[in-house]
Amino acid sequence: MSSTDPALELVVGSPDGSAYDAVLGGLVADGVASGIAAGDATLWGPAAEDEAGKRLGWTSLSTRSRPLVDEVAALREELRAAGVTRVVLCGMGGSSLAPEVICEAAGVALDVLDSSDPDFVRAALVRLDETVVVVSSKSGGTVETDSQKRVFEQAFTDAGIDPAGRIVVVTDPGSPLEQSAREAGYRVFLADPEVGGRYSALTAFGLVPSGLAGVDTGRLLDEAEAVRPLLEADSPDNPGLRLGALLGAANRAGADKMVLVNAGASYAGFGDWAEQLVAESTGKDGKGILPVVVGREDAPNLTASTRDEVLVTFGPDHAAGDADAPSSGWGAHVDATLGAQLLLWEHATAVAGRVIGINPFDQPDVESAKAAAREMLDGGGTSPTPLFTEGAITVYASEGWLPPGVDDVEHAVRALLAHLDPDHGYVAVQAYLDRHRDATLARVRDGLARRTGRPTTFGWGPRFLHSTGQYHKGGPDTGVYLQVTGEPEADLAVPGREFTLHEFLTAQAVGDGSVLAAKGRPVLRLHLSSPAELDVVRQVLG
Ligand SMILES: O=P(O)(O)OC[C@H]1O[C@H](O)[C@H](O)[C@@H](O)[C@@H]1O
Repeated sequence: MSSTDPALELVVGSPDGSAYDAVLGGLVADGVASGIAAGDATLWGPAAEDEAGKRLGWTSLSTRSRPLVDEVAALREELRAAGVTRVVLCGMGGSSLAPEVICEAAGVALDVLDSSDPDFVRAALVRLDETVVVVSSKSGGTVETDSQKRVFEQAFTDAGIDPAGRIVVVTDPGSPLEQSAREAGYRVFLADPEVGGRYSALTAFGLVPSGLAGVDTGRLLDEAEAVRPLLEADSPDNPGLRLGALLGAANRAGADKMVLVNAGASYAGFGDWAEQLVAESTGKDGKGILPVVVGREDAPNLTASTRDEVLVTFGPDHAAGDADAPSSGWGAHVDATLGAQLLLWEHATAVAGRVIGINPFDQPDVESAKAAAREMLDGGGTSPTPLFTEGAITVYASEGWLPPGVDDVEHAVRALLAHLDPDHGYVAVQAYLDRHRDATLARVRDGLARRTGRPTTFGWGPRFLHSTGQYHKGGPDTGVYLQVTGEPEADLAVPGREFTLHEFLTAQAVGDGSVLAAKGRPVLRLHLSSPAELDVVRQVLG
C-alpha cells in the first residue's frame, strides 16, 4: 500500500484482516479530511467541540504565515548589521521543538534553552555581545521560559547591553508576556491564537527563531503548501488519512506504542517534535499512543519490536521499514521534505484522535504537575523522605510497590522493572539533569530496553513534561517511572523570584512524581549527590 507524491511518499502495513481498510473507508466517507480543512469542530465529538473550535487554524498556515518570512528576514539583517549572529531560544514544548528540528534540517545553529537546570542555563550565558534571545511562550505563563528570560535580562544588563535590543518575544495576543514585553520595549511577534502549541510549527513559534537563525523559512512553507491539497482530499490515497487510520486502528487493536526511527533523514530531531505532537494529543482518558523515539535503525525496540508497537520510520532509507517488519504487523514508512512531514503528522494526529475517540487538542493532565511543582515551591508540598542512601545515590520511591527490606539500588531498580506488564508495560526514564553535559546517560535506554524486552523511553526533565508528560499521567496505566535527579555544579538565582533554578527543577521532579504516585503509578527516584556520579547510575541501569 503506497501513495507517491514528489514531496511525500508513505507506505503503510497492517496485519492481515485488520480493521485498517474499514477505518480508512469510514474517514473518507465521513469527509474528515475536507472537514478538518474547513474547520469543522464537531469531528471529535461534543466534548471536544469547544476546544477544537479554536484550534484548527494550523491547516492553512502555509499561506497565512507568508508575511512573516520577509519580516523576520529584515530583523535578521538588522541584527547582523549590529554584529548579532547567535540565536538563543527560550521556550518549552511546542514553543521550541519545531524550531529545533527546522534549524537542524537546515544545518543552522540555534541554542535551544528548554530547561530549568541551572548548569544548562548558565552554559548558555556566553557570547552575549553577539546574542539575540527569542522568548517564546503561547500562554506567556510558563515558569521555565519566564525564568530563562529573567536570567538573560540580568545577564545583558550586567554586561552593559540593553535587553530591549536583544530580546524578541513570540506569544499569543493578550498574554501576560505580550504586556510585559511591550512595557520593556521588546520586539514582539504575535502568534495565531487559533493554533495550539504543538501544532504551531508553521506559525511565528516555528518561523521567528528559525528565520533569525538563517533558515529559508519560505521554502519550508512551500514544502507544506505542496502537499496541502493531498492532505485535504477525501480520498483513500490521502496520506494524512492513511497514517491517521493506521495509528488509530492499531491503537484500537492494542498496539498503543509507536516506535519512531530516523531512517537516514537530515532531520533526526523530527522524532522529538512528533513525540510531543502524538503523546500530548492522544495520551488522555486512559488511552493514547506512546511514541518511543529511537535514534538508530538497529537499536533495541526496533529490531526487538513487541506486539504492542507500531513501527514508523522516516527518511529516505526504505530498507529500514522493510527489513525490520514489526512483530505486531503495524508499520509505516514516510519519506518527505520536512515541511511536508510537519503538516502530514498534524493531520494524521488529528485523524488518529478521532479514531481513538479523544480530543487531540487539549492536555488535561499537564497542569497537575505544574500545580504540584508550584505547591512545592510555595512550601505547601510535603518533602519526600528518602528510603535509603547507597554511596552517591539517595533513593526515593512512591508507596505501594517496593517490597519491604529493599535497601540497595540494584534491587530497587529490579523491583520497579518487575512491575512491568509483559504485554503492555513500558519504562520511562526521566532525567532532570543537564542534557548537554550529561548526554551519555541517554544510553541507559538501550540497556533497559534489552533487559526488559519492553518499550523504553528516555526524557530530559523538564523538557519531557511538555511532551510525553501528558501521556504518562493521562494515558494507559502501564508505565513504570524511573526519575534521575542530581545536584548542580552551581545553582542560579532567578531574578525577581524567590526560588532558584535548582529549587524549581527539584520541585518539578518531585511534583510530577507525586502526581504519578497519586494515580498509583510506580515511581523510583535516584538522586545523585553530585554531577560526577553518572557512571554509577549507568552501571546500575545498564
Ligand atoms: O508556549 P507555552 O504556553 O509556554 O507552552 C509550552 C508548553 O506548555 C505545556 O506543557 C503544554 O502542555 C505544551 O503543549 C506547551 O507546548
